[in-house]
Amino acid sequence: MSGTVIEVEGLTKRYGDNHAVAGIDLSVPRGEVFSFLGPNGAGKSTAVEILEGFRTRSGGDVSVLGEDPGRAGRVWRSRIGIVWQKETMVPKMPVREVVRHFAGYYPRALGSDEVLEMVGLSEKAASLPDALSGGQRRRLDVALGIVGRPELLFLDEPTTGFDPRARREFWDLIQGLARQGTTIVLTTHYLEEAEFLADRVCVIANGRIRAVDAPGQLGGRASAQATVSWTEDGRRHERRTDTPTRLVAELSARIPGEIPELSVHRPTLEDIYLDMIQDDQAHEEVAV
Ligand SMILES: Nc1ncnc2c1ncn2[C@@H]1O[C@H](COP(=O)(O)OP(=O)(O)OP(=O)(O)O)[C@@H](O)[C@H]1O
Repeated sequence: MSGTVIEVEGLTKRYGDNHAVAGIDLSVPRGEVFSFLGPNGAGKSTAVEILEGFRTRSGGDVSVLGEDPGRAGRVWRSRIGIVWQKETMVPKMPVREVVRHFAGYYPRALGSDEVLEMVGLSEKAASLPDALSGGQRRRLDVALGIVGRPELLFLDEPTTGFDPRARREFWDLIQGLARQGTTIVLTTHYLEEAEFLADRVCVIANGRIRAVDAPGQLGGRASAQATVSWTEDGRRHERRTDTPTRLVAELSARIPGEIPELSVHRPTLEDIYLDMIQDDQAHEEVAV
């Protein structure tokens, strides 16, 4: 199935005088990995919880899987998977039973052993949730998010506490789900996670969208100047240029052998993101 999974127009949410979401428009096609980035308090969770149907909105139009999340029923909910920022409350029973218990809520759930295998928890199938490490507990949350074969999966800071190998395995799992057509909305503070997983990232600050683009294109990143640095005649040199290849060729012609301490640096997603957030904060301060 193709089409648009999430359509948002003019979404707002106020808490008293606080405009937590101040008018956002979004469109997420089926099968996309879409990531929200933004500083603490930017409005990400508020926006996502409105999409999930767990928070009311103050204004705007929202359609998720063809329905208004504020009014959708159980069948709609069974098509959605959620990994919350906080630990999912689970009964005190072995991990395999916990997964089986949650599977019972969905019409076409995966088998519990299959899910545990997918999240790398097979060895802990007989353990109680309390006996899992922080990262393993988080994997159980992920298992509960995907057990219903969701068409749309929300992941709110899913890899907090994962060791580097577990994080990489989790990324592979998410890529696999996306390849099979699952649409994924990821909220993360790990920029390398967004860069690895997301087709598009959406930077939110102060309740407004600052930019939406592919991670490699965000904020003109692809065409941003490179910084070339090297050591010559015992001194460190640094130059910003649109044509780093030409500069390196010139250096190579001038300096015999390897160019000492040569590096070519283009802005990372983090560089671009931090600039964007800083700009935004500066604007807010001027506006106040
Ligand atoms: N239930 C609530 N009542 C009042 N204000 C709230 C409530 N929930 C959130 N807010 C406020 O709305 C704003 C946005 O909060 P939100 O939780 O959406 O941010 P966030 O981008 O998800 O932050 P984080 O990265 O810290 O999770 C903040 O100013 C927050 O204090």
